[in-house]
Amino acid sequence: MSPRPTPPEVDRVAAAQAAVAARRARAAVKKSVADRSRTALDVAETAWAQPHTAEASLRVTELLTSIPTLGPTRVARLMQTLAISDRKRVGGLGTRQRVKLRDYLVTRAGGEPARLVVLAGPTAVGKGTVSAYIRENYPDVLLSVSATTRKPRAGEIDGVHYYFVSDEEFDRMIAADELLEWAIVHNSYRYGTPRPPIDAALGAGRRVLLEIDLQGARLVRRAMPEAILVFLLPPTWEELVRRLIGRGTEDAAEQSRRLETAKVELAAQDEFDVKVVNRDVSEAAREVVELMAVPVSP
Ligand SMILES: Nc1nc2c(ncn2[C@@H]2O[C@H](COP(=O)(O)OP(=O)(O)O)[C@@H](O)[C@H]2O)c(=O)[nH]1
Ligand SMILES: Nc1ncnc2c1ncn2[C@@H]1O[C@H](COP(=O)(O)OP(=O)(O)O)[C@@H](O)[C@H]1O
Repeated sequence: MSPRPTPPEVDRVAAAQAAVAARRARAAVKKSVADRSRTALDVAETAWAQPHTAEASLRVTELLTSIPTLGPTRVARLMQTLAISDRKRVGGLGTRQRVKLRDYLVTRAGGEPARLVVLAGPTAVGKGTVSAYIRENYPDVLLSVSATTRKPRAGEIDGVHYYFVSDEEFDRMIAADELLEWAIVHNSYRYGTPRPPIDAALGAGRRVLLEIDLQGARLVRRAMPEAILVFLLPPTWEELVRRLIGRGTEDAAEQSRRLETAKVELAAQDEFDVKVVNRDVSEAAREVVELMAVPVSP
């Protein structure tokens, strides 16, 4: 017969059993928080894709309280952090609120919110200018350097503004699956986003900005649905024309061709998550970088 455990041993066994039970309970809560957050994310995505559904008319507070551990007090605090008023319904959220809520739910679901922002917009709206401002003033943001088959312009540096490559090298990059996306732009040259630096930066938790054309933005959306797509708008059409002519890099025929393309591009603005008007360069840059802010965790 084995000796009966003495009282201190009984205590130790009970304590160990309690610790195991507590660990299991915590794991179960964590899993259920992750599962319910994933469900809440699906509901929100449905609401944003289909505005006339029951999902769209759900209040944000109801959506959030469906997640275990989020009681009324934490939800109230969270709503303040997300800058969403209490009565808002999921379908009625503005784009920035959607981005914030989506980031929050992705994080709670155990995922990594993408810190990848795609900046697109019509020719001469100021994409290059805003990107350059971000490169200079927010050095922790990785500005992706595209590969292109076009020739460098005066002042452009290989590896800084673009990787200037031959047609053969571009073919090789496509075949080796080294490009996240690529497109023929303005019916002439090929442009593509090298994938390895982006994967490395995102893996290290860095924020990444892509300045690419509309076709590229659509391809990134397909490859990385969690990316945030930003459409840069001119204050007015007349100002866009002024900027294109003022830049003076295209002749008159090319300018009118680009303005025709710009009309088509402007018509696609509603496909984007967020629209930013480029009135003032530093202000537009700040708005873009703010979309990359690390998500809240109340
Ligand atoms: N899809 C795609 N488009 C790109 C990429 N890099 C640049 N672009 C776009 O190519 C277009 C032409 O760029 P560029 O030759 O610098 O001339 P720009 O039109 O005067 O800015 C711009 O609309 C860029 O946004 C890329 O990697 N992929
Ligand atoms: N906020 C702004 N206000 C006034 N001019 C601007 C602004 N942003 C850009 N520009 C000017 O507009 C022209 C086109 O900008 P650019 O960055 O080359 O456009 P994109 O890269 O979209 O083709 C440039 O001459 C640039 O200096």
